[in-house]
Amino acid sequence: MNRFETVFERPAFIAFTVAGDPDLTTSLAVAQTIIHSGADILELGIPFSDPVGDGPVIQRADERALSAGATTDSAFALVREIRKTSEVPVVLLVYCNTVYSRGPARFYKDAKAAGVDGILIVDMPVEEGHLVMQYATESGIAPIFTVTPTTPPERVKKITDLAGGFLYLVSLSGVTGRRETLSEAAVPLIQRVRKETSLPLALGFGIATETHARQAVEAGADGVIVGSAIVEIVERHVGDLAGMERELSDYIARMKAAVVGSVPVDEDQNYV
Ligand SMILES: O=P(O)(O)OC[C@@H](O)[C@@H](O)c1c[nH]c2ccccc12
Repeated sequence: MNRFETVFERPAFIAFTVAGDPDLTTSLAVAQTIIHSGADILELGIPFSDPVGDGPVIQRADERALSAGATTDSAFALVREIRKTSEVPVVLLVYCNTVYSRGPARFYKDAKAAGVDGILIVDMPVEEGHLVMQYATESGIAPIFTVTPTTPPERVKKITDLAGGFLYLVSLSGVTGRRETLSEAAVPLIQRVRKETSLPLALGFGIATETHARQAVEAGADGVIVGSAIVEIVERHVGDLAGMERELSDYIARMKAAVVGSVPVDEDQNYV
C-alpha cells in the first residue's frame, strides 16, 4: 500500500528534479535516469513563477520548464509515465497557489490517480495544514511537512502530529542551493526532532557531496535529499542528452553509495 514503508529500512537517497526541466521529453529521461541510478524516492517540483523557498539554480529550472510549457497537468502526466515502469515513491513539491488554483480536492484526486505518494506544500504553515489533511487522508497521499532549525518545540509537536511518510528536516535557514559544508545546525536538529517522532527523518538543503551525505547519515538522518546539485547537472547539459544522462547516473550512483555505505552493519553484514 504505502510505498514509503520499505524505503526507510536503510538510509534512503532522495533526489529532486523540476517536472518539465528543461523540457517535457528531457524531463522524463532525467527522472528515469535518476530512478535507474538508484534513487530511493523521487521528489518532483511543479515549476512555479515565484518560488520563494528556492535559490537561483532551482529558480532557473522553474523558468526553463515554464517557458517550455510545463503545467500541473504535464507534471501529473510525467508521474503517469514514470509509473509505467517504476514503483519508486514519488513526492510532489508544490507551492500553495498551484494546489489552490486547481482546488485542493481535485489536486489530491488527480495526484493520486497519477501515482503520487506524498505531497509537500512548501509554503503552507502547519497551522493551515488542516485545510488539506482531509484530502491527504482520503487519497492516501502522505502529508509531508518541513521542520527547520528555527522551528520552536511546540510547532515541532504540531507538525509531527499531522505529518506522514517522513519528515523533511531543512538543515539551514535560507533557500535551496548547494553549500560548501553540511550546515552546523543539522546535527542538533536531527537529535532534537528524533526525540519527538518515530517518522523517518530526511535531511535536505545544501547537500551536494558524498562527504555531506555520509555526515548526514552518521548524524542519524534516515534519508538524504539533494536538489540543486542535480538540477545543476541538468542545466549544464541542456541540448546534450547523452552527456546529461552520463553525468547524472554517475552522480546519483555515487551519492546513493555514500548514503547506503554509511550504514553500520554487523559481522553478518546485516543492517543494524
Ligand atoms: O537544492 P538543495 O539545497 O539540495 O535542497 C533540496 C531541495 O532542492 C528540494 O527538496 C526542494 C526544491 N524546492 C524546494 C522548496 C522548498 C523546500 C524544498 C525544496
